Amino acid sequence: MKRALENAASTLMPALKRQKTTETANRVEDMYNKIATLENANRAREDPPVAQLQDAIREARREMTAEPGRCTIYWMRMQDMRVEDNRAIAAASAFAAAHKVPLVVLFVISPQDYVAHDRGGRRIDFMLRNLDILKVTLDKLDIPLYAISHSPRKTLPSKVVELAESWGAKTIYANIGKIDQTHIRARSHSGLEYEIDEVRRDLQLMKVAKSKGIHCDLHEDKLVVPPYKLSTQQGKQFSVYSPWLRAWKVYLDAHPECYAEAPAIVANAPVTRHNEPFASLFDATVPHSIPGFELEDAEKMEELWPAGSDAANQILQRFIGQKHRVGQLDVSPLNRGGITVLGKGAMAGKGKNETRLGKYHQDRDMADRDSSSRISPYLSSGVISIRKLIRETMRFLGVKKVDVSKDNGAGCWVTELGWRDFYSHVLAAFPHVSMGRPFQEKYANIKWETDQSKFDAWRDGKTGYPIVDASMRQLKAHGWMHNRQRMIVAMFLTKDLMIDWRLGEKWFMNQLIDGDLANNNGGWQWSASTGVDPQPYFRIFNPTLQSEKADPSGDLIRHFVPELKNLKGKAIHDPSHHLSEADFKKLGYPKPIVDHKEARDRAIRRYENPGST
Ligand SMILES: Cc1cc2nc3c(=O)[nH]c(=O)nc-3n(C[C@H](O)[C@H](O)[C@H](O)COP(=O)(O)OP(=O)(O)OC[C@H]3O[C@@H](n4cnc5c(N)ncnc54)[C@H](O)[C@@H]3O)c2cc1C
Repeated sequence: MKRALENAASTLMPALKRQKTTETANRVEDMYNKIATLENANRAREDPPVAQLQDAIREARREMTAEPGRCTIYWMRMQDMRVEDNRAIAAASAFAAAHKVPLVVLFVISPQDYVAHDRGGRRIDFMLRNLDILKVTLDKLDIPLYAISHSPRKTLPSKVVELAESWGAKTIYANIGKIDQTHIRARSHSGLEYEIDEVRRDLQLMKVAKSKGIHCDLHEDKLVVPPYKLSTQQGKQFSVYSPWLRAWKVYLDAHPECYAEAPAIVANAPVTRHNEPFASLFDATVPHSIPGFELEDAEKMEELWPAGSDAANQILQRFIGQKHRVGQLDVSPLNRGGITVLGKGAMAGKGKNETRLGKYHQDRDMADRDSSSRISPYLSSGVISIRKLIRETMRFLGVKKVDVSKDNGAGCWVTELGWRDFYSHVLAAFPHVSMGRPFQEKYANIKWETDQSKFDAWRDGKTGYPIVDASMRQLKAHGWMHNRQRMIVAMFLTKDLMIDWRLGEKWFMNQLIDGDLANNNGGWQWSASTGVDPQPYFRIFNPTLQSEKADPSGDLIRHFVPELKNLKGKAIHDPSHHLSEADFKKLGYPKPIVDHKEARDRAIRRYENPGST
């Protein structure tokens, strides 16, 4: 634990002990357990596990023998939950068909992983709902989807290999899991620490499989451009977005295969249903919930975020072809009644500049309407392919090369999709950021506040800043919020309340239906000014001004903060300063828990001199 813990805990722990608030103490302790020591972080940085995995995959492909065995396995993970345009399942299916053996789809539910990665019920429920649909889709192709639950997480590779052996498989295909080097420290009885992470787990899978004569073929599928393909002129990994984006564009122009569609999969022979050991796999069911991840609002979530690739494709087509609507705050992106101005399949046409995609460059920061695609839950779970989104923008624009110009809606949207690649590249090249450490080590020493009641006010949407409160309440109600809202609340927690960004990152992960380690970490470190290409620490959002820009109609606030539903004009953004004391009191709404100007000065002081108060 040594230095990192000493640095951070020196400020937080004593205060927490005094407060004796076990909830916070647990949360904080859990968070600090995930902060790697500087030594470990440096070690990972010098020899990044993702690069090791890429080498291992290349070597395994060179050694690959075409021994078919009795079946081929595709191990589906929680971020590639689709059949169409999925590289690993396409490769597995082609191999199985060429060797006339059945394809078996395996899904391992790993509750310990979900706990380790702070997953909440929403993301897990969405995963199970998608699994249900996939089971039916695959069943129609006589392909069994076998979902099992397994723990402990560290024996997962052996379990998968054991299953492969029992089914007589000689090949396992998978898409590389999360690019995630999270260090989970656990203390064994002997007091030793051990570390587990998912990239190293894939390396372990390849090793165990090889020792049993089973070939593992892992594919890059999550991103448009895989990590380590882009570098600066000095041969270094990028840490600034704009030059990275230029390099991304050059690479895409030269490598159109990056966004090419993966081939469709082939059905198994119908006899697969009758032959053991496969026949019984068809009977295995998908659980409805996982202990510890039950959802109270499961029905609402199902209504808001319908599962499956069909839903994802419809959401995409509406974004491409329909106008934005106000009053779309508590409804599914598939809510009826949208005005279609561009029919499906249309490439160009009159309505093109009127659709949500066509106007994205102008409207994208408006949080009071459906200005963005709301595709993130589907992308994070891999229910839709990122390559498809790129292809659709090209079709929309009628161009042959990927457009990344910010002066048109589709090009601008591609630059946002680019952030998703960028943050994953960062995670691969600078593993320490997913090990609980700031990208900029100089900020490891920042002094954070420890007031539990302030964190709770933020979490529960009771800060007295309407845009923050509306957003945090929306997060609780929908498991999602608009990008601008995420930036506002993250900046508020870290700069106005001066509370450790890692606590916010953890809470988001727990609540979000689109929780994605790379994007979440990137977003939090950007907001806290500790990350790559961050918001400079002295540029601190004024929550009231941000509110006026992001929610000009005030609809967002009125919807999620009913105490303010009768307010109009500027008062909706800052009621305590616009109403008389008596009128304000009648609202039953809290006064601002912090003075923005004072908080801003404190933040600048502490960032200027990390460690000072
Ligand atoms: C503090 C913070 C935490 C975040 N946590 C997550 C998270 O856990 N999961 C997640 O998917 N996104 C996260 N984001 C990024 C972004 O807010 C969401 O991707 C976006 O709001 C999703 O809405 P949308 O699909 O309508 O986006 P659109 O604007 O339609 O964009 C399309 C897609 O591009 C990608 N994208 C857009 N903006 C960003 C961005 N700034 N960074 C990375 N990718 C982006 C997403 O995959 C998104 O679905 C976070 C941002 C911040 C500031």
